[in-house]
Amino acid sequence: MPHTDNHTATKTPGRIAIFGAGSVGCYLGARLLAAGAEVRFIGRPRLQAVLRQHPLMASDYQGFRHSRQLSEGHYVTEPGAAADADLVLVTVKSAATAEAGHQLAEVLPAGTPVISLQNGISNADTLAAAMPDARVLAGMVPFNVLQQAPGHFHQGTEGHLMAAYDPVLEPWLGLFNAAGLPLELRQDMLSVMWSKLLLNLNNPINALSGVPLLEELSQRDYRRCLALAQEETLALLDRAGIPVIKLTGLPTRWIPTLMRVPDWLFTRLARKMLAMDPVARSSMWEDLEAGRATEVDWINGEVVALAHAQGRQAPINATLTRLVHQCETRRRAWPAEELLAQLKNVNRN
Ligand SMILES: NC(=O)C1=CN([C@@H]2O[C@H](COP(=O)(O)OP(=O)(O)OC[C@H]3O[C@@H](n4cnc5c(N)ncnc54)[C@H](OP(=O)(O)O)[C@@H]3O)[C@@H](O)[C@H]2O)C=CC1
Ligand SMILES: CC(C)(CO)C(=O)C(=O)O
Repeated sequence: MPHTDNHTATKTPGRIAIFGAGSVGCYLGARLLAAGAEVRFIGRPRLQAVLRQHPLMASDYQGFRHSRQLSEGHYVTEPGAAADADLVLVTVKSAATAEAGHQLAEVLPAGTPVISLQNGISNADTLAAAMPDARVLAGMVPFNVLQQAPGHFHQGTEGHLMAAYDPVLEPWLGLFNAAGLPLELRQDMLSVMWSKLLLNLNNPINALSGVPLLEELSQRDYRRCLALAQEETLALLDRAGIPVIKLTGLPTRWIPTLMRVPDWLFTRLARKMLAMDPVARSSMWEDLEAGRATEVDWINGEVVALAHAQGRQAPINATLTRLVHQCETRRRAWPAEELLAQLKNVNRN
């Protein structure tokens, strides 16, 4: 059933600050605004200028659409604007987390709940280290968000938000629900984050491929690359005693097997997974495209670190990390066959 734009305004438990309002932050904030929340966006002058000229629009693959012109003061660039927030959602990229934490530590009253809605494993810990007086909670965004047009943020795939269980979040759940962003509180965030990371292992492959997610996942050799990276990670998680949870239509452990099947079978078995916008790309591709440092060290790099902690190697993930770093300095696209050959070669050494 498509979400519509006629949510009745919900009684809001307080003010929300979105810290690092880019794709994910603007999308979440726009939906919360649509549900009647008091939201302040803290981000960069570039997007502030865009949102002065264009309305902030959120849409999703189920037909939700909401648009509103932000008033002056809604989207600001000063970290101090978070000072009176009752809840902070951090949505900066991983390389910016430590700085965001230090900026928030300067302005937030002790005990303010802060949710890290970022990919990777360590961002909540990095924030907590920078602001020991705040109540920092790990969170997870499963779906893809793309800025389709200036000020227009689109959710292209399915899934719901998760965050670490803390009673302080309970009063907010009704609002998130009304916003069409159900927030599930979990006791097993380490498993949630690693399960999301297993899906994010596709980010470097998508970024290296240079093509949209749908086109990339439709090619068996790219999927074989993903299967290699996921299998390497699953074996390390098993040794570390970290269980994985199901985040897609398929149990997480079955995904590498599904990735290896021929294209004709994959399009049948993975119909739900492939029900995405043909233009959707990974956030890592967007970083390469924009000439920014990527989050590869916080994704594949975490797998390499997990292996080292066990006195082992993670050659597939180490190679993907290296190739993405190479692309950060000298951009090139990797055809599926060539990328697979490169990863198989690594495995033999
Ligand atoms: N995009 C997606 O589909 C998904 C992304 N994620 C994860 O969510 C997180 C956010 O991703 P995404 O929204 O794509 O990233 P974006 O780069 O679009 O947004 C982050 C924004 O924060 C800004 N920023 C960084 N530091 C500060 C600061 N100190 N003060 C104010 N603004 C700051 C950045 O500006 P600048 O770049 O100029 O520094 C940027 O505009 C990442 O961890 C990503 O992996 C998770 C699921 C899906
Ligand atoms: C939604 C998903 C998995 C899409 O690749 C993502 O997390 C990202 O782009 O960073």
